[in-house]
Amino acid sequence: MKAMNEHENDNPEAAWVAPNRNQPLDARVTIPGSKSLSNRYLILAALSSRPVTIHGLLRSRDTNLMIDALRQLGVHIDEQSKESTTVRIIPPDKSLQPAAHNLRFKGNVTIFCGLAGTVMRFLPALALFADAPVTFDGDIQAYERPMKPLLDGLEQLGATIRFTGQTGFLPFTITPPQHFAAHHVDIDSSSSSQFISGLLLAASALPNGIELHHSGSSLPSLPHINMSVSDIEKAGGTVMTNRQTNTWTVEHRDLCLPQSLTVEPDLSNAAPFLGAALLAGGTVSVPFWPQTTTQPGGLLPRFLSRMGATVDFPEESGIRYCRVVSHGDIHGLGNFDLEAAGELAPSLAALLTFADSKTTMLGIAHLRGHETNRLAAMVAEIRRVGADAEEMEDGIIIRPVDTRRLHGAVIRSYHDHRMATFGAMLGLRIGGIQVENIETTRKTLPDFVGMWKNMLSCDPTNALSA
Ligand SMILES: O=C(O)C1=C[C@@H](OP(=O)(O)O)[C@@H](O)[C@H](O)C1
Ligand SMILES: C=C(OP(=O)(O)O)C(=O)O
Repeated sequence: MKAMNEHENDNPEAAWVAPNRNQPLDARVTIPGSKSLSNRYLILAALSSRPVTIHGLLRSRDTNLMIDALRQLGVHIDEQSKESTTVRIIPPDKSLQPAAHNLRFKGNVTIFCGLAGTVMRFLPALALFADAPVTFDGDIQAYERPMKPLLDGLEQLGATIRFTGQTGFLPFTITPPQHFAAHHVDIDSSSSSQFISGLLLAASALPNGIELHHSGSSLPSLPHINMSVSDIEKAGGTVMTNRQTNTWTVEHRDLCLPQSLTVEPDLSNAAPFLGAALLAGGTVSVPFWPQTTTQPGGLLPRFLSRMGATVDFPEESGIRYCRVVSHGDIHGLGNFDLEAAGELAPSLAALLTFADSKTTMLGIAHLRGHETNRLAAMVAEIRRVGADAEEMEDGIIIRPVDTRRLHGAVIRSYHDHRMATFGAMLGLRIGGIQVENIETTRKTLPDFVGMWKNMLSCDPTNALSA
């Protein structure tokens, strides 16, 4: 069994010294492609009936794991190099398979998911169309991430699941169904939207499609489910959403993504950089900011302006920027419902640690099942620097403290890319911050340290003219 954290290094001596900043920024930061869009396009390309070229693909641990996994399942992927952001996906030719079986992927393989939610929750449904059982494994820390609702859904479709560790968690083996049992599936997706996305993304290939019902009391990250729906439709699929009954109906279709498509920048990964303008003061701009987006990071400009920043979207040479300007004042957000965009929580928490009033972040209980228990992690690390936070059932409270109480510390990153960037953000305002295992940022950013350094170098050629 392969279970390891290949980028992890817990040696505190190797902690990264986070740069402190006492003069305003004036920087332009190009953000690599969206993790969520990249991994959805890869899945949908693998299910398409002709080759697809993806431009601007994120190349980071999570997307490389997806590429490796698809190759194991028999998908051909052409790339110039391991870093290349343009890749061509040649799906298996399903016309060579017996139509009745709808088999297209190679089984008898072990897929390694790392700590990537989009890999461990999107790929299992492809095992329905494999010619033999498929085993899923991941980092030891991934063994704690919820999986059961997705696997319940696959069982309802006729698959058999055998757990080799703890029931309901990685690692497990999926044996594809002899025939597809039903098209009504009922799951509780309140611990992650990715269970619904994972089933929807594969559902067009099911002979009868799917009628997927969510029976839980809450549903996090709705924009990510809408992103899945929109991307399936981009590939020619048909999804009917009924929010009243929490039901998604997907019809059987041969999917076909456009032959060429480009991934938007990762707007959630823009948060530490745009947030830096509020921490250090000054201006930070991110190019290629989309006019409309399905990414929950599209909410970020609104959140930053509620905190007191000035945000606009200037265009230069046909490129649209998100520009954030701040004098360094940060306002608290009071009762702040973040259910739709929980992945922004660590970056927003880093900013709100310095706010002038209290924030109660709500609707984020499911963050306990993210890369780490993020509620506990955020509270522990905010307290570690002398600030004040408290964990609640459904979120966290961050209260203002006298800034003279804040002090340096080694921030723990818990193998969580967003806790590592959270630490870097604290370091801009508090002297003496170090971040343990900064390399964990490679989960979704290939070179966070280099990007952070460049932003702080404030090279005027970097700056967007006002
Ligand atoms: O579908 C996706 O691409 C994602 C969905 C969300 O998961 P949860 O619903 O588990 O929060 C989000 O936090 C994650 O970063 C990416
Ligand atoms: C929750 C996250 O990731 P994952 O896709 O692994 O769930 C995240 O990136 O904040």
